[in-house]
Amino acid sequence: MPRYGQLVMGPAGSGKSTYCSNMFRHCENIRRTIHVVNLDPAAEHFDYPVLAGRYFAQNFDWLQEELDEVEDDYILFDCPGQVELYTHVPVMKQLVEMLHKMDFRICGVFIIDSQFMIEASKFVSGMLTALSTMVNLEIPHVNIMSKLDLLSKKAKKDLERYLEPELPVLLNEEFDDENKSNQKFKKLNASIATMVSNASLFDVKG
Ligand SMILES: Nc1nc2c(ncn2[C@@H]2O[C@H](COP(=O)(O)OP(=O)(O)OP(=O)(O)O)[C@@H](O)[C@H]2O)c(=O)[nH]1
Repeated sequence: MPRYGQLVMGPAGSGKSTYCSNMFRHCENIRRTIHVVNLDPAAEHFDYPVLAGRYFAQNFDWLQEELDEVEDDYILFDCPGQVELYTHVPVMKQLVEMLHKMDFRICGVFIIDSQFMIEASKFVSGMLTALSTMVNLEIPHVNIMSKLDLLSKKAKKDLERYLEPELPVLLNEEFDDENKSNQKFKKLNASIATMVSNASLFDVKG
């Protein structure tokens, strides 16, 4: 029988652990048992992503043994907050491969703090990080905005424009026409916006 899991990823402090504990409580309420595995290697001991990656990779055997003992068929993996682990270092990809071999069906859940999503340039940064994680891991992927309760009324309204964004328009608004150095970047921003808009039109098959 296959088991199911979510890799809960996202930048440090974005709300991964809060999401896991809320999901855990929600499942308790609906009488479903799930298991949360904390993969964050005590961040205070590692402020260097590759080191954390190695530490993590060296413990795959341990993780495999632990998972064999867990009877629940739904596992949330609370992942480290260093986004480099998803985009630059192969460790998360190796984890996905190991879980696939163990007959897990895995989905990526990428948590982004909504406070960083209401300015066009920060939106681009968050979106590209989420996108490169998705491209790197090659698993079904869902983006979730956290901390909506902290947004002002105005920010909540602004956020609506980012749910189905017209990126070229949003980026254009952010850059002041009078400022010459901003002008230099306008073209670059427009190209990135077009590339991302086109990428979202691709139909993934097979
Ligand atoms: N108001 C509010 N606070 C939140 C929400 N989600 C998370 N927080 C707070 O944000 C802080 C960071 O949340 P965590 O869940 O620890 O974030 P994390 O992504 O696991 O952090 P790292 O383990 O450091 O990568 C904590 O103080 C949480 O209480 C939310 O939806 N609303």
